[in-house]
Amino acid sequence: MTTDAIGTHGGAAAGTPPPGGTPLAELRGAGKSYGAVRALHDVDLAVRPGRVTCVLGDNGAGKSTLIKIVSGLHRHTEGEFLVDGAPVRFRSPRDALDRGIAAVYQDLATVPLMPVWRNFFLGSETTRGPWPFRRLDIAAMKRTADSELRSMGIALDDLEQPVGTLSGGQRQCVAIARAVHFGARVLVLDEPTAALGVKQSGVVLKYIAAARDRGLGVVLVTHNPHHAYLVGDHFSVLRLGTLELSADRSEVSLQELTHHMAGGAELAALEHELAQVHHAGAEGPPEGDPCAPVTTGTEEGTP
Ligand SMILES: Nc1ncnc2c1ncn2[C@@H]1O[C@H](COP(=O)(O)OP(=O)(O)OP(=O)(O)O)[C@@H](O)[C@H]1O
Repeated sequence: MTTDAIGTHGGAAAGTPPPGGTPLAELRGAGKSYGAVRALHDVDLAVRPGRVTCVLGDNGAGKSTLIKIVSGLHRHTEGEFLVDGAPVRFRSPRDALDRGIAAVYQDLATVPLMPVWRNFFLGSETTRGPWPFRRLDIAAMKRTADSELRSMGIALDDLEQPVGTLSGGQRQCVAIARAVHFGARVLVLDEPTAALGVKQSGVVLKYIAAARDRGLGVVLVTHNPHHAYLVGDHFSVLRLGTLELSADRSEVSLQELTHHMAGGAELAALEHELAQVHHAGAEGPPEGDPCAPVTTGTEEGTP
């Protein structure tokens, strides 16, 4: 399967205006400083149900800082963060989860040697029987994990297999299905395709689209404009902590998005400089050129 063949984008059709109403989660002029380092400044972002909001940017652009604010790991130091229209200041990811905001990080919080079904319920195990005879309801957990994974279109041969034996893509999918099952309304995905090949990336993008089609608001953080464009409804490009671009799908082409990601203006300047170097190379080094061959006084015959 190639990513081009996935056809995952089925949310807001190109040309349709963004849906109105109160966003599930929203940043308004938000920012974050770590001591003297201003990692994020004056950022607006709206997460809406049934839409994928992509956050793109180069290394150090502020993507992690943004999703850490949304998922309750860090507190913003400027602007506002609203959930269902009301300002919030989460103290921990637990607070965010309680409001339906779940984050799936690259280093998934799974136990590799535990079976898939056990990982699916990790920290939220189903029990049965009255105290003090309460025990894990293994059969119910297996049944639920199986039906939830299937309803997301994830077919695993054996739920008893250790999660560590799954591919990276499958593990991401299990984590997404898990967040959906436990009531996430907003799914925050940190570079879910970063370590994956084309085929596995396609599988993960398909489940992102499935979560979106279930009505979740998805925040997809990625370096990859091609992946973003396959599923994205809105694109926010960060550059040195500020929003360089915030555009709906109908307002930006893949080519433009790629150009912004690559640092369009900088690339143009570099191209210009390279052209000059090339031109100069043909004519010999210009005066004062640091790359010009070094001549010594001795060679010139001076004492
Ligand atoms: N805990 C921290 N303390 C101080 N500075 C930080 C901290 N976390 C991030 N920064 C700085 O904030 C800026 C934005 O970093 P951030 O990790 O949010 O970027 P990013 O877009 O996620 O980058 P990457 O793709 O490399 O992970 C960087 O200059 C980084 O050095």
